[in-house]
Order: sequence, then structure tokens, then C-alpha cells
Amino acid sequence: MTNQNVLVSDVKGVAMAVAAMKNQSLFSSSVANSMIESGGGGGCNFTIPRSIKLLKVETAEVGGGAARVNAWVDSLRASSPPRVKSTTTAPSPLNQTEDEESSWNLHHPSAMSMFEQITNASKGKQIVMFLDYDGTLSPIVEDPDRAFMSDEMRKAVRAVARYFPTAIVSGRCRDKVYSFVKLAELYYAGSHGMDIKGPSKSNKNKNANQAVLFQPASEFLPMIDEVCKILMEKTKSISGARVENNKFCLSVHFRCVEEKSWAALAEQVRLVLNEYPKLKLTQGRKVLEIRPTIKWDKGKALEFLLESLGYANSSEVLPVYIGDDRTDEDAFKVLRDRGQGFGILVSKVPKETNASYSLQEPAEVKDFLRRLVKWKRLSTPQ
Ligand SMILES: O=P(O)(O)OC[C@H]1O[C@H](O[C@H]2O[C@H](CO)[C@@H](O)[C@H](O)[C@H]2O)[C@H](O)[C@@H](O)[C@@H]1O
Repeated sequence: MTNQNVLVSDVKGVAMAVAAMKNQSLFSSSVANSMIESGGGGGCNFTIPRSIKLLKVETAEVGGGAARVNAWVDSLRASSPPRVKSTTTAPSPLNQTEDEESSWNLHHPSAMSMFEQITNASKGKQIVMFLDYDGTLSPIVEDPDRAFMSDEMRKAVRAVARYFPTAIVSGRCRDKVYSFVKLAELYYAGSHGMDIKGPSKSNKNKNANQAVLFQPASEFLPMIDEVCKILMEKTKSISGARVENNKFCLSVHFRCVEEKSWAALAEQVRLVLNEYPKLKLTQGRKVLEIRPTIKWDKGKALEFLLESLGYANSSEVLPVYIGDDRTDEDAFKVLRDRGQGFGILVSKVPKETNASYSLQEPAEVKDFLRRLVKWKRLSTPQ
């Protein structure tokens, strides 16, 4: 898919951002306090925060049939690769030699081995923790409805949230991810950040706006519902295919579909998307994700949450974002561009990433979170 970025000053872009913002029932008060730019909506009584650039519109250009479908299929195949030890004589299925693998490890060392560097960088700063859900807090499983988080992981996340403001940032519908995590003291950004809500249980952060609720894509709700129904109908004959309604976006799952049927499934997605130019496609682990063309992603959600927490343009914050998926790259990139905090990629295999460090799997994420809590406990005067 070709994304055509329209200039920030583009009228359509402004109108779309304005329409999205108009649908807010409740808005982050800390963000609202710092709002300085007019929404440009001619008489609208709301504004857009300076630091949040929502004004780029991506136009999905869906055409080019078979080539596009083949590219998606190839990309899906690589999205959840098995771990195969490569040798210098025989490259792995990812065409990575041992040299390349050790170079990757050098550039993205384990967050466990870099633990002291991370805690040193946090001196005098507030760590804010951002956690992706699937593949980060819960292991990848075949049935998306059964991607449960272990009690030990929940305990670790609860302990982290006691010391650091903590947000779950997921592609899933917010209610669904909450039903897995079950911790009321956290911030939740569902639908790839298009559905943000503050904690329902108070936490210690006095600067934070707990009542935050932000849904920049609400105007797309009817369209997403419509496309969900169409796709369910069109894919029902493909064994193992599954369409998941994530409220402001959709997931089309390939994991349980035989590989020989992937192209047929991807073709159905392409045909439907052709009829909806206001929707675009992104990709996760054996999943195609359909979402509105507004320029809003996990990276924007991270910036929005930092602002809601009172850390807009602050040097007193150290954001740490842990995620395993391509969609998490938007957040890693924001941290890299800001030169602030650390992105940590959860992966057993080398991947192209904007993250600084790596962790192998959810079990290691849990160990990292526990270690952070232990360090904080020991370094906090009683
Ligand atoms: O942003 P995330 O929290 O990582 O959500 C991304 C997608 O996660 C889920 O799908 C993935 O996990 C499933 C359960 O382990 C697995 O079956 C699937 O193959 C993975 O792609 C979720 O079901 C999707 O809706 C999310 O978009």
C-alpha cells in the first residue's frame, strides 16, 4: 500500500482532525491546559495540543492486486518467525548469518544486561512505563480470546505501577485488554492508541490527569462496524480465518489459516479495502490490521499520555516502552526522535527496529519489571 502523506496545512487533514477531536466527550485536562493551537474548525470550541500533530492524512491507495497481496503474504510469513539457530555456512530462514545476529545483539543488547545504564539514566527523572500486551505481557497463542496473562505477570505489572505511572498500549479493543490485565490503576490505550482512558483507581501521581479519555477516531466507528460485518461474511468460507472487532480498528487473523489460503484471505481484505479509501492497512504478527487513515498510532498515544501526565517537553521524565510488534515501532521511533527514554523490543530473533534494547520473551519482560521494582524499593528511602 502506498501512503500519501498530505501536508500539515492541508484543509482535508485539518477538517478530519477537527472532526475526530469534536467527538471527544472528555478531554485530558492537563493537555487541555496546555492547548494553544486553534482546531481550525471554524467556530469549534476545542483546540489541538501543540505537541500532537494529528494533521497528516494518509490516503490508502489500494490497487495493484496480486503484487500487493503477495507482498502482504510474504510479510506475514516473516512476522512470527520460528527461532532457528543460524550458522555462518548456512543462513537462517531470515537470511541472517551469525555475524549479522551478533551485530544485532551488539546494537540492541538485552535490557537485562543494560539494566544499570537504564537506572542510571533515570536519576532525577520519573520513569513512565508503557507496555504492549500481546507478545509482551502474554505469550502469543492461537486463539486471541485466550491470550491470558499469568498471575505472576499481573503481580509484576501491579508492583511497577505502584512506583511508576504505567500504561498498556495495545492494538486490542480497550475493554478486551482491560479484561485480561484487570488492573484499575493503569492507563489503557486500546485500538492502537485510538482509545485512551486514565485509571479508574487513583494512583500516587499528583500531576496526572486521571480522568483522561481520548478517542480521536470516533467518527469511524460505524465504518469499522460495517467493514467488520462485510469481512466476516466474505472470509467465512476460509477455514481458520478470523475477524476481530477492536472497536476503532479490525484484525484479520491468519495464524490458524493454512498457508496455501493466505493469498485468498489477503485478497478478500484488499477487495474490501478498495471500497473504503478512508481505511488503511497495517500488519502485526500473522495479522492484518485495518484502521482509519488518521495519523494516530501508538507513538502519538505515547506522546499524548506523557502530556496528560504533565511531562510534555519535560526533561524530568524517562519513558520506557516495551513491545514486540511492528505497530510498537511507532512508539520506539518517537522515543528515538525525542532522544528520550528507551524502547525495548521483545524478540528472540533479530528484527529491524527503532528500539534501543531487547528482551527475548514475556517471561524475560516479567523478570525485567520485577528487577525494576526491586531496584526502586532499595533506592527509595523508607
Ligand atoms: O498491540 P498488541 O497488544 O500486541 O495487539 C496486537 C494484536 O494482538 C492480538 O493478536 C496477536 O496475538 C494473538 C494471541 O496471542 C495471536 O493469536 C495473533 O496471531 C497475534 O497477531 C490481537 O488478537 C489483535 O487484535 C491485536 O491487533
